[in-house]
Amino acid sequence: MSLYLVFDIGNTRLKWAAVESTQNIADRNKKLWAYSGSISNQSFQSPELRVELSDYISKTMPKPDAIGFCCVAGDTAIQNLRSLFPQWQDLNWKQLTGDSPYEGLRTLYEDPSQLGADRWAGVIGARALSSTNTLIINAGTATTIDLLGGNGVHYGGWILPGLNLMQESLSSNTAQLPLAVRSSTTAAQASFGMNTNGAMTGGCDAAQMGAILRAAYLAKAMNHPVERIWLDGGNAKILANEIKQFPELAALPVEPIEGLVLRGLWAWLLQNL
Ligand SMILES: Nc1ncnc2c1ncn2[C@@H]1O[C@H](COP(=O)(O)OP(=O)(O)O)[C@@H](O)[C@H]1O
Ligand SMILES: CC(C)(COP(=O)(O)O)[C@@H](O)C(=O)NCCC(=O)O
Repeated sequence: MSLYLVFDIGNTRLKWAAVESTQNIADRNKKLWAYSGSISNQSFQSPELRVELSDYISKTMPKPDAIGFCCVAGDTAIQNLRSLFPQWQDLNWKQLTGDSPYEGLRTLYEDPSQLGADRWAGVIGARALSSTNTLIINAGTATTIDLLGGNGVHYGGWILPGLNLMQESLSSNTAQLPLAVRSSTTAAQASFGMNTNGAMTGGCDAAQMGAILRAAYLAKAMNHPVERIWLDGGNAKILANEIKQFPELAALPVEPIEGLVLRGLWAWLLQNL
């Protein structure tokens, strides 16, 4: 049995997972990953926490047989990550980029090398799960929405500021707006805000919902009506709750999924062993 380790280096968090070669790529089981975790990029700046992370991963996990990663956070982030595992430098660390070929898939992006590696990995992850018309939504630092046809064609997508970025930009560029607070009890909002906090969180949520709804309409107009929506990323649960409030979206098959990008890396790694 072999072990594969994959890393997704995002703009806010580093996520990783390891899978065994006996595992099924199409398995939706939440306990799919043999090992998995995440750390914020901020914590990753701390030398102590970096050592802790390196110890944790290398001591809890046997040496992997292959390592795959994608990064949208700059080359220094890659170097920092690799430097944590000097004992694994003999392995070929395979980097997935926006123009990495994947059998059965192609993108219509004008210049695939400019396509975010995490977006492409998400598309690959979606393909590994089903061959239907799919919207892939990654609600992270940015919210990205991509259309993958059941025919294996990626029809491009959209990039919006993520929920936090939207809210931060309001407070940092205005005199009167605070940073909106979303508590764990903040309910999804199907109504207009009645105070500043509610108006800000509701407005940003509505902007995200509007984009998803617009994407679903556009896909239909392009003759690729959406049969499934995967929602990944740190804000996936918030968006999933919001979607339930919008009848037009609630009718669509929306499924939050953890680690779609990691799954895509895994699928790509399997094609490139
Ligand atoms: N434990 C967490 N650490 C950092 N961000 C989190 C966490 N939980 C939820 N979030 C939210 O998720 C967003 C980051 O999501 P993530 O998918 O990790 O992004 P990225 O892939 O861009 O690094 C943040 O903007 C934040 O709003
Ligand atoms: C859009 C993104 C910033 C999203 O990054 P994330 O929120 O996952 O950290 C990233 O996919 C990226 O830098 N893309 C390159 C441009 C493009 O996809 O066209």
